Amino acid sequence: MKCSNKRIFLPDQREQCTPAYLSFSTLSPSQLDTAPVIPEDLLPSTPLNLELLCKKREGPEDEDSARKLCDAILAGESLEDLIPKIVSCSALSAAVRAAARGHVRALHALRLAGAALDAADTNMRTPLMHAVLELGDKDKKGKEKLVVRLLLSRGADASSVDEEGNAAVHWCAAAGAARALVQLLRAAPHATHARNAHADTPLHVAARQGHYACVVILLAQGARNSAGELPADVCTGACHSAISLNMQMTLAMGGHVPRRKLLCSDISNGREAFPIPCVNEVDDEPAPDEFTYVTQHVMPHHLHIDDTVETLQGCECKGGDCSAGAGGGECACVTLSVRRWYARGRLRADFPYHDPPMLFECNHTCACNLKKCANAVVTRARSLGATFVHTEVFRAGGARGLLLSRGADASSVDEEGNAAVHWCAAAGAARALVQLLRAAPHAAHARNAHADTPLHVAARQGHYACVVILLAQGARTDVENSAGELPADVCTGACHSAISLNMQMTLAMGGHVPRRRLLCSDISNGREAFPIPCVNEVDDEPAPDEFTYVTQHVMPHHLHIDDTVETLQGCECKGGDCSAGAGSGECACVTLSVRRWYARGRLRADFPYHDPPMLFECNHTCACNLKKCANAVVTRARSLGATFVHTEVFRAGGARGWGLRATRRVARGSPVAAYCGELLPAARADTRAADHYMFALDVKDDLLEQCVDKTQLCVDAAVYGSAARFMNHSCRPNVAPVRVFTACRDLRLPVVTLFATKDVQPGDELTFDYGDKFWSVKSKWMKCECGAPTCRYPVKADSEEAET
Ligand SMILES: C[S@@+](CC[C@H](N)C(=O)[O-])C[C@H]1O[C@@H](n2cnc3c(N)ncnc32)[C@H](O)[C@@H]1O
Repeated sequence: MKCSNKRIFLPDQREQCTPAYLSFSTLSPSQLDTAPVIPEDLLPSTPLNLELLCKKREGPEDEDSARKLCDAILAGESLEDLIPKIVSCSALSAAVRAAARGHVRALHALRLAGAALDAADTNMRTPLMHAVLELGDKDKKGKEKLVVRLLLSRGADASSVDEEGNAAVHWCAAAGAARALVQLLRAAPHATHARNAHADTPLHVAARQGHYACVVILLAQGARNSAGELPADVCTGACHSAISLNMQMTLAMGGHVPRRKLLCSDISNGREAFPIPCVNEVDDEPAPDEFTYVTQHVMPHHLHIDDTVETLQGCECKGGDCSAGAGGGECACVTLSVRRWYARGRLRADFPYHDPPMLFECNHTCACNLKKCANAVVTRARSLGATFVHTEVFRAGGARGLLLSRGADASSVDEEGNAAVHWCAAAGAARALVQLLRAAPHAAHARNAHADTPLHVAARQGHYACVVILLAQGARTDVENSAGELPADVCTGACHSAISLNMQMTLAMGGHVPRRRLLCSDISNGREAFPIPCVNEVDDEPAPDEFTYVTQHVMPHHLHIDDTVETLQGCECKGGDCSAGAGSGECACVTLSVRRWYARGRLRADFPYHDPPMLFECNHTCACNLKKCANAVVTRARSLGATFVHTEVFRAGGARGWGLRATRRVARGSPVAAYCGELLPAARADTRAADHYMFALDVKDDLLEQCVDKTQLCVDAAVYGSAARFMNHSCRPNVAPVRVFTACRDLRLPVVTLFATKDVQPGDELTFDYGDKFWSVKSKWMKCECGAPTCRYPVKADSEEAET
């Protein structure tokens, strides 16, 4: 990708200085979503409210009016000329017409004008269906394809059905429009299983029409093949072979579908500190819902439980931590447990798990300090609920191999580099192979001393069942061994057909492999309190490893940063929590921030994210109690690292590369992450070859004047960086960067803190707006792929004409 030397910009401190560089929109994201503004370049005269005009339609509709309207918008006709065409045409028929004709820009204009792109015509067909209907064999028509993409990115409902119960995927399958089918299935994966009035699935339709590419795409997406007349019954030739092989693969895997389905994000219903997701990678069983989750016993009938102070027998280790062992004069509770069984918050190595003693922990009647007491391990853990570690409920399926269930390492290798899966593949032990791969999915890609994968081995030995199991597990067909042989080169017959078909399927999907692969369990390398997994559900790209994860800036060269006590100007709220607002006699730090912007550890609802003020938090020189200070939100969050919520790095696909998404809910106003990297003088940053991760900390001239050193600074997260470096741009973002000053008040060096601007749900990508300044330069080389309905740069600046 070609890039300029323009940087990502922070928002402007407009109250105190004249805007120059900064171009973060002064429109709030919600304004961007609702205002039906027609782009200037689409209309020659003053902005026109097409929505209102479309509503004014009166009298019978002229057959050609929709087409005329589209053509007129495209031709840039004047407002006076457009009005008569608009009033004689409904927005729906114009949208349908534009969709069928592949008029991308007309559709875009209608969408911005407020036309409902999901409205159906008299046959209950939506513009999306019309666009798909126009797609011919082999998906040749470029404009219609663009229309499908535009409609999907603007939120068109891919699962709407017409009067015959056909969804857009049925029409794609009928037309053999393979690429559009991939797009539709990405937008609505469940449409794979949609059934029309004849109970036909898209797989039936594609198979009947003999559209092989569509068949393999639907199979790869998990299309079912066991309803009434089977898809295999309605076809012959290549389609039939593909469907039959898929049936055999499903059988060989014992019905095991390795796709991970998240059935429920927290089976504890919010009762545990660590939510417990429920996933099923095995079958179609829904989440268990026949019980009520509790974190303490419920008593259906009265029971006399003795919880008197006398029975509790609290110890007398006044203010202590009860770390002394059992014996005279030592903690009474530890003595009750016979000896001290805990060390560093865990059971000691010699604890007799086979015949465990009863443990008596210190309790609320003890004289010790329960926060630090060494004999209150479960007592403290109980404050989290009933589950003290991160867990998930999963579908275990049938009985497991004894060894595997006892934790045997399925990925260990012998002296020739063969793992247990290689030996299974060699012996043709299909069932054991399934168990091994469940325990260690990555073993499917293991390579021995000859660079043979288990697929090479199984194929060479002609073990067909093992071959299909390995293929179903995502074993790669394009990996050469040290003799330069692909798995397909070392076999013949059924194994060869299975491997070749799989290669074709991968090609037909454009390399798109929808299986979730965990590439790394913590990309932060243990540096964050919440580990950050890296997953790829899109392609074969390995985890990014070209950078070193840091949670604070690194300085390649010495920089003069002013962190003197004088500049830090601590407040004088002795022992207090600084919760008073700004004003005389109130917390000096809050006053510096103009007003109190935090409430309950988050930014207040009225915080101006589109034009954020600088926030001055209390710091280590303040007189307040930093543990409870209401003005030390980021300061405290920073003790976790640079990422303050649960996230994962994922493959966003397309030009967006990697992205960062939340794996737990994040409330609006919460600090999400700090942008860390190499701290550079701006002049030096400009000389760096790549600018993908460059964040300009630009300070306005009048503020710069107040700094001891007047060098503007930049953060480059390319070589050293925190998770925020993975945040992509969106024109409809859910986080926004704010300058926060914590332990340093050099105005050039805020903590660039990304706050949630709306409630973020698990799975939502975390994105911020890079700003018009960034895109005004970048859009010459790339278009924005954020997919927001109000995307400001959906096409490259210099290719816009070509698109129409
Ligand atoms: C700070 S990085 C974001 C992380 C990056 N995607 C990665 O793979 O590491 C910024 C770069 O990501 C890409 N990018 C981010 N948002 C994008 C968008 N909405 N459309 C296209 N490319 C985007 C651009 O190449 C941009 O220069």
